[in-house]
Amino acid sequence: MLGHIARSLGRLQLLQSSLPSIRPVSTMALWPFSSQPRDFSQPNSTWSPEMCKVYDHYNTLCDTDTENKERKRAPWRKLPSYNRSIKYATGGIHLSKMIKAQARLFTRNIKEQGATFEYVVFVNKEEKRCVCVFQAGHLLEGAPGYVHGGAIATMIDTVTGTLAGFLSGPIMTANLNINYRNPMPLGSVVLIHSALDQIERKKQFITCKVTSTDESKLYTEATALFVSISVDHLFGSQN
Ligand SMILES: CCCCCCCCCCCCCC(=O)SCCNC(=O)CCNC(=O)[C@H](O)C(C)(C)COP(=O)(O)OP(=O)(O)OC[C@H]1O[C@@H](n2cnc3c(N)ncnc32)[C@H](O)[C@@H]1OP(=O)(O)O
Repeated sequence: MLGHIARSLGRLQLLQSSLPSIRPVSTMALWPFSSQPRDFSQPNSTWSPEMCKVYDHYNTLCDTDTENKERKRAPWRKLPSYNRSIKYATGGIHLSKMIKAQARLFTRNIKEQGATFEYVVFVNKEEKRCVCVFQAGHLLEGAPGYVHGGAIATMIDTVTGTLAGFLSGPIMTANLNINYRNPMPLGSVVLIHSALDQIERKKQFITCKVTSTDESKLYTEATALFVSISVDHLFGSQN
């Protein structure tokens, strides 16, 4: 097996040296034992110009590394997006190979890019709020030509849950209330704004609004309750 990988890497290096105009392939990227989970919220070729424009806008508001390797502080931060929430934990990439290894996060389980949930979350820790840029793919149809209400609920749960998890650690959704105000055309790019309303003991109350990218149109409004859980709660309930 290792011999086969080494031979493949050798062939690739040979190919690279004979084709100097091609961007070099990083051999480390082919190493099968990655310790860094893949970030699914990177731009890809299925992102529409509108999606790219809003992404660029929030990216300019984010922390950046300057040329002198200093961190330039900014209010916003782009969160990575993994295909299992366990991968956010230290060593999670290894645990994910042991605990229900075939399980995948609902929003990151389709291989075809652009077909379902394309999204990226930017969080503002000081203001305890986040914005998700979401492009709804063609496999998310509900009413003809429009996004399925369950797909919208999934994104609201994901974004409000990401904010609650970012602020308070492990949580589970206890309650989600959604009002659908306007149908969302399939292929739309929308903003999902979430903000912490209040914290009471183990409970985090989050509000959420889904709007057009210029914020002139309201598609959906929601409130969510998340309850902080212990790791025992997660694994204790599995038989
Ligand atoms: C950087 C980080 C990023 C992270 C990225 C992640 C990406 C993915 C994000 C994806 C996100 C997707 C996430 C998902 O999809 S999670 C999957 C969907 N959710 C579930 O399956 C949850 C099932 N339910 C439970 O496990 C428990 O019931 C929970 C954990 C919710 C509460 O447990 P428990 O019952 O043991 O709690 P407690 O007795 O200690 O009570 C505590 C307090 O809570 C109050 N309460 C409880 N229930 C409700 C209710 N329904 N309405 C109103 N209030 C409720 C209760 O009165 C008490 O209040 P108080 O007496 O203190 O006033």
